[in-house]
Amino acid sequence: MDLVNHLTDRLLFAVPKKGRLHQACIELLHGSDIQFHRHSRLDIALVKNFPIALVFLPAADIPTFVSEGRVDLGITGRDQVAEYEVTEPPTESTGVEEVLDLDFGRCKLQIQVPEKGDFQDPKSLVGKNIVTSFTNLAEVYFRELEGKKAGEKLSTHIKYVGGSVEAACALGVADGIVDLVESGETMRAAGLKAISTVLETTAILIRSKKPSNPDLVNLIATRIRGVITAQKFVLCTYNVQRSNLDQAAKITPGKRAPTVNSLEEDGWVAVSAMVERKKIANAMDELTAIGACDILVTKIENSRTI
Ligand SMILES: Nc1ncnc2c1ncn2[C@@H]1O[C@H](COP(=O)(O)OP(=O)(O)OP(=O)(O)O)[C@@H](O)[C@H]1O
Ligand SMILES: O=P(O)(O)OC[C@H]1O[C@H](OP(=O)(O)OP(=O)(O)O)[C@H](O)[C@@H]1O
Repeated sequence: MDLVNHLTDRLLFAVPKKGRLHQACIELLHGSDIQFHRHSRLDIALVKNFPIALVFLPAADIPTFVSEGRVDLGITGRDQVAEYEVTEPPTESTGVEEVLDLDFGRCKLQIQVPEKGDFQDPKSLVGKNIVTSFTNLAEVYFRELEGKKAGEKLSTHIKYVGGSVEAACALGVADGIVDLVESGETMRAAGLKAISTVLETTAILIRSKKPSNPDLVNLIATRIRGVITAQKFVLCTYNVQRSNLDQAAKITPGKRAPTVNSLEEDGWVAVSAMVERKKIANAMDELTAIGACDILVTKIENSRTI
């Protein structure tokens, strides 16, 4: 099939082709019922049920394609957008717009040094060798630390590597590194510790300034938002005495307000409300403490909420 000729009139949607964000993106597309089949080794896949083509690109390259309007929509890390924008600030016609925080790919870009070394705070790294995949953000960070103006030469040496950044200190290439930390396992295994945070990041849905089909962009964003909200919330239902309803409503206020139905039994009501997944265990404890019973928690498959 001549894929390139099938791209005209299709909205282009960039997805990380590998790495930490790839699998979560594939699950998000499936959850949003964006149907596609990716032939092995091809970095383009046509979507069957929408005039969309998915393009699988390195997460670091996605801001470039979206900003220049070559691709309409994309998913990448906020860190990648920040790194790109240091050298390519938005103009009237270029730049990326954040549509949605996707709530996965959460990690921190941190300054790291050998656990038992001479460098204990970021200032001690001024004039030393720093290795990172985020050279622009590292430069901004050390420029501020050195008190240098834009254009002035830095005394800190910042070098680029594309991966396995954590090995740079042990290999004698770096005194410190700037790298992503999620669980901290990689950092600890490499005998490093974090001494400062450059930025915190999550995966985001981004769009170009003038997408080819804005209505379709909005529809896709709505679908993805529905899946993300469904993952973030659970539905909690329970019975409680009407006299305790005010307290119960404070524990489970819902997105707008809890749904309350009267029960056949006098003085009792049935309540249902969306609750953030991370807060549900505490909410159940608190509901039990005020005498709520038959507390049930259900997974939400999909949603449309505002
Ligand atoms: N440990 C992590 N936990 C959560 N998110 C991460 C983690 N590492 C990276 N990310 C996010 O994923 C993005 C892509 O990073 P990753 O290292 O997976 O990309 P890659 O270099 O394309 O892949 P690979 O490392 O497999 O070559 C990062 O910019 C960041 O937003
Ligand atoms: O704090 P942790 O949970 O250990 O995660 C952090 C690691 O994850 C990323 O690398 P990745 O494993 O994706 O490979 P890479 O080093 O080749 O980029 C990042 O660059 C760190 O090395």
